[in-house]
Amino acid sequence: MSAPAPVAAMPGGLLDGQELALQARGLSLDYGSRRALDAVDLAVPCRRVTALIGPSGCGKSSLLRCFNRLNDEIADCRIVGDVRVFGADAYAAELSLPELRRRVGMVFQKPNPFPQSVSENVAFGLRLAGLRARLELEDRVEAALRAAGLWEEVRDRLGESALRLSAGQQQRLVIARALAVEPQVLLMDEPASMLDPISTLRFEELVVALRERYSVLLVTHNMQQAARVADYTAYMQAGRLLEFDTTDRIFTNPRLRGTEDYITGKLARDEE
Ligand SMILES: Nc1ncnc2c1ncn2[C@@H]1O[C@H](COP(=O)(O)OP(=O)(O)OP(=O)(O)O)[C@@H](O)[C@H]1O
Repeated sequence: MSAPAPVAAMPGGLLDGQELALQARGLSLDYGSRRALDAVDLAVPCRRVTALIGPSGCGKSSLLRCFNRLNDEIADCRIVGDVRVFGADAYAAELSLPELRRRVGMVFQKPNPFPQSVSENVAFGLRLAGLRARLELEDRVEAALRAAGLWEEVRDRLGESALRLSAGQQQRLVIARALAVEPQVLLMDEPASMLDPISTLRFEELVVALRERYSVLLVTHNMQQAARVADYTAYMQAGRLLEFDTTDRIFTNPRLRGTEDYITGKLARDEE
């Protein structure tokens, strides 16, 4: 694994005074004998959108999964380093994993609604948390669907199977499901890569709106999307986080040649 030395991966003055939602320090991750993350430093500010970009296989999903410990499910995955969620050690022995995953929600590339009704999908986490009162459930479902920009489209279809919604609607439904349990952070792993252009636009508008209340870490291969929605952008290559800056700076005046080559398409990258 060879890559240039990181610059501003853990920004000095850049995030001064900002509360951090997520933080990784010296984070390395191995799958068996394969190193996927190498001494990664990253700070994700509160109530902002941070994009994570970089060539296929550079470790973006692996890094994302450290923050809600989804990598715990992978048998030969080993992690070293410090991972913090709002300042608390995400790997502390006393930490409640269900509570961590409630606070740090995740949206995947492929919309994954459950084969249940629209409203049952959104109510799922609330029921799991013990909420039984029908009126409160209905209110919370409506609020989450409104926050995800889906209410007007599904208010008459709440009892219908979620699998009958369009892909774009399903992705917003999954976001509503994540929002219903009132998370603080949303991890999004290429969430729009399977959507048509209009659904993608709606999705991007939603992400910008979500920034008012949530901290978002968004993996994307779509450079225009990163430029449109992200306040900050982090560039990864070969398991290392090499550059972090405002999105404006990354796209107009990156410090590293590798970052520039990637965003201008000189370095091979997966297109949507
Ligand atoms: N469960 C796993 N077991 C073994 N190796 C894995 C596993 N998941 C990922 N890897 C490897 O770890 C490295 C980083 O993969 P990761 O999926 O994090 O990259 P990525 O940047 O998200 O890629 P992409 O943009 O293609 O989704 C790759 O070499 C990949 O093959």
